Amino acid sequence: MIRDEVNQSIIISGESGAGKTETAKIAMQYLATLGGGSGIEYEILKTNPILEAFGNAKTSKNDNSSRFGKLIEIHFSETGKISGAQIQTFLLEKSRVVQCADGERSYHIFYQLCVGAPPALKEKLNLKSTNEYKYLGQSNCYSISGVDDAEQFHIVTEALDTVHISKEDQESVFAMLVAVLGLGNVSFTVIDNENHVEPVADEGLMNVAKLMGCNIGELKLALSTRKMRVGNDNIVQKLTLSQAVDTRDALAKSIYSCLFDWLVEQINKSLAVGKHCTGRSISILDIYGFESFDRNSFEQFCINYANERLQQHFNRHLFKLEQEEYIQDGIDWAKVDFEDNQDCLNLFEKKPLGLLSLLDEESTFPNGTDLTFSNKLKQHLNSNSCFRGEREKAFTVCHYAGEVMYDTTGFLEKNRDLLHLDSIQLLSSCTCYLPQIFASSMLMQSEKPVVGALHKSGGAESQKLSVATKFKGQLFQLMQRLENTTPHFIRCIKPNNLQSPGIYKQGLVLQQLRCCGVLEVVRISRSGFPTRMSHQKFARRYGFLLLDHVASQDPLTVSVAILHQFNIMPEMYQVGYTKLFFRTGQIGVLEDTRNHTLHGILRVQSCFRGHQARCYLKELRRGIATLQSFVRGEKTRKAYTVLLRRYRAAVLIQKQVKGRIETKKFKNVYDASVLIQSVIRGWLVRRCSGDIGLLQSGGRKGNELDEVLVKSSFLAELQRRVLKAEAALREKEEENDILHQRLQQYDSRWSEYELKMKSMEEVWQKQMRSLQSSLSIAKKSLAVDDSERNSDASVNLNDDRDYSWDTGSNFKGQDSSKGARPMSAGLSVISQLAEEFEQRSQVFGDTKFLEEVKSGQAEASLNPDRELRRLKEMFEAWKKDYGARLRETKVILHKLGNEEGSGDRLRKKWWGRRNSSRLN
Ligand SMILES: Nc1ncnc2c1ncn2[C@@H]1O[C@H](COP(=O)(O)OP(=O)(O)OP(=O)(O)O)[C@@H](O)[C@H]1O
Repeated sequence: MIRDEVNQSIIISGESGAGKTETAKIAMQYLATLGGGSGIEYEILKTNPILEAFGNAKTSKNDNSSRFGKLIEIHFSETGKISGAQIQTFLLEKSRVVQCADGERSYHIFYQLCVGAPPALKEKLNLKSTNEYKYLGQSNCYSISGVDDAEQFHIVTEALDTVHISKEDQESVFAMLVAVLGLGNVSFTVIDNENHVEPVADEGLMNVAKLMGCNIGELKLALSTRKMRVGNDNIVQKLTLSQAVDTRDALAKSIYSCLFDWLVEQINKSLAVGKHCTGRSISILDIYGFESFDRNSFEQFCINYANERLQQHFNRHLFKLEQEEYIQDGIDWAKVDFEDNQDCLNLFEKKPLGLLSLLDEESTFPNGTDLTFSNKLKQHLNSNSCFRGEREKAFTVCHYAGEVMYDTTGFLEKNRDLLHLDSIQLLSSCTCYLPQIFASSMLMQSEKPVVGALHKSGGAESQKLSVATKFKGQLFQLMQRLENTTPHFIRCIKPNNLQSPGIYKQGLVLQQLRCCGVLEVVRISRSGFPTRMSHQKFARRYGFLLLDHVASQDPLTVSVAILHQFNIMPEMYQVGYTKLFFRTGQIGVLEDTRNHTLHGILRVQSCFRGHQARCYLKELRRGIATLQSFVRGEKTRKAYTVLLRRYRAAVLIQKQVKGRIETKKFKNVYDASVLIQSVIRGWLVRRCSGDIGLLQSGGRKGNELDEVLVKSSFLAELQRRVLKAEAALREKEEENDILHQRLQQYDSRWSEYELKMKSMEEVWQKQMRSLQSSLSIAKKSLAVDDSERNSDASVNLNDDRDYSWDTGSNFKGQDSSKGARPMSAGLSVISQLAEEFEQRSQVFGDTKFLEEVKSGQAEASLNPDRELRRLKEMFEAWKKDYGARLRETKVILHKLGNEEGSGDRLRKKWWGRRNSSRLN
């Protein structure tokens, strides 16, 4: 399908019991395995138990015989995956619901429900055992050896769940099944002498009405009367027993048939998912196989007609079209003869004198009977080589698979398949939804345009297509669908008629092989060219396998080059005008090589892509890891910050709490201690005072000798302590006196020291003043001398040596004493300086007292360090000032010295000696 881009079909055929259904299931499983994956394949496979339960029954030829045809169309996506499915069913054998031959069974589901339904469901539906239902009991066969109906029921309910049929719907389905069985148990009583009947209103009938949700009166009327329209009047006709039984059975059959169709519809809804995505599908056709029983009825007539149609399809594709193609393409071939069933098919389908046309025609006649029908057949078809009239109501048809004799009894009734309008109205009046759905679908069918003959009866019957016409139409549709696909035929061959393994009946097998044309197929496969492919397609498909380059790109040249390269023998293929034709198996070699090569290419591609993908993955992983580390780092940091804050907060809180606890504890202990102390002290004081009071009271308590003794010792102790305290007090007082004395001493010394300082300061002040006055006198005298010297400069330079350095002004102008006066003034200044120096040396050198205070030997209310600092500062200031004055005096004396010669040198020596020894 994927390769050729053409939808495919698998047509499975063979006799009843040959294995068609099993083969179809195997094919479905195979496709599900190939194209599964979405889960829908599981649902598709689960449709098999449902359809088998409702559409299969035990026949004399097959314990699990399909009583309907089935075409399952599996839809695939572009990639070859199953995307959905659709099931079409053909002609369910509904007569089996009300009637089955000895040793056969009705549909499996009835038995499965009766045996396998859970007790609650049984009770709810008022379900009885199989042998209590007339429809099931008539063939006297209730079970199949090796089959567990209860287990099968379980499988079916599971499958119903899988295809999404709800539990409520399932219960409604089971209710309809019980209603069908219940209808079979409805009996009638004759109510008048014209043999008119009415249903017995027993428990069974009431249960049917309850299960269908209809009024019991209406049910009784629908089963025993028929409304008819005669002219303009509506009349109600009472039914005879046989008519009532037919009406009852028709209702039961219709309900079952509609139920089957409804189930298929529900399954299709469930499988429809995604099927319209693509147009690709593979259809599997499993239609009832060719049947030939001892007594063959209308069902076998339809089934064998369907098989004739399929055989024609088979012949057409494998022989007709094949050989036509050989001719068209102009190849050499040997013609193969085959058994064409076209004549038999014509016997069925020809108009107006074919089996189906005559059947429909006879069915439309109100007076037509099975006998008139068979006579008509014999009258019109006796000349047909495929037809042979038999005695009474029978006739024989020469099918491709063999001759089959049909008994026309019931043909017309079954072909008409009429359901009285009253019954449809009854169904539509039901409260349960399933009967309502059935009624509307029946009405819809009868409203469809009628093709072919119609049966009209009394005007009140529903008009609908005959069963044969409908079936024929369905088969045509089916063939059309199959024509658009590439067919694949599976021929099932039955090894024996005993349904037993290990028995191989050669004659039976050979007959089947002959009948279904397998021998001709083998012959044509050997002599013909079953595989063919257009030149273009062949070149496109296998061209890439060519090792050498072909100059021409023409498809035929490429195709021939391929054939040569692979050494395909000339007798194994034929080159047609448009196609290449191959004998069996030849294309397989090419296909294998192609698959091998493609596989290798895919492997290389997968390795390369794998490598690429791995590289990409690694890169992605690295990126992800980096991103993750960033994100995690960020998160961790944030978390850490929060934790740290919390931790700090916790520590703070702990600190506070612990602090408070400890403070509280301490306070408690402290308070307790104070309390204890106060209590003890109070107690001691009280006791002490009590003792003293006791002692004072004297003889009042003298009789307690011990107590007195204790108290007297206590008193003695107290006295001793008092004495001790007094001695200590005396000691302290003496000490105090000494300290007082020392303090006085220090005070006196301090006042002495202060006096000294004061006097020293006064002296110093005085000296300063005298020094300043003498200094100003000296300056003045010097100024007078200078002016005199300046005025006499032109006369006598020696006069310049005159100094006014003394304090007295009486020296001015006395020439005789000019040299002696400055000298005496200078000597007086020097002596003053020397005196000042002596005094100051005493003052600044006497720091003994302060040192004593500092070392603690003496006490005084002063800071020795501060006093010493102050003394030093004073010394420094004096030293500076004294130095300046000395330098000044020195300069003056130097001037004087220059005038006086050697006498001055003596003074200078003295000066220098005095300065160098003292000022340091
Ligand atoms: N491949 C198989 N392997 C083993 N047993 C098989 C196989 N095919 C069929 N059978 C047996 O044959 C029986 C009948 O097979 P199946 O129901 O498929 O026949 P059929 O051709 O569909 O018959 P009908 O036309 O009546 O439906 C099965 O129940 C099974 O026991």
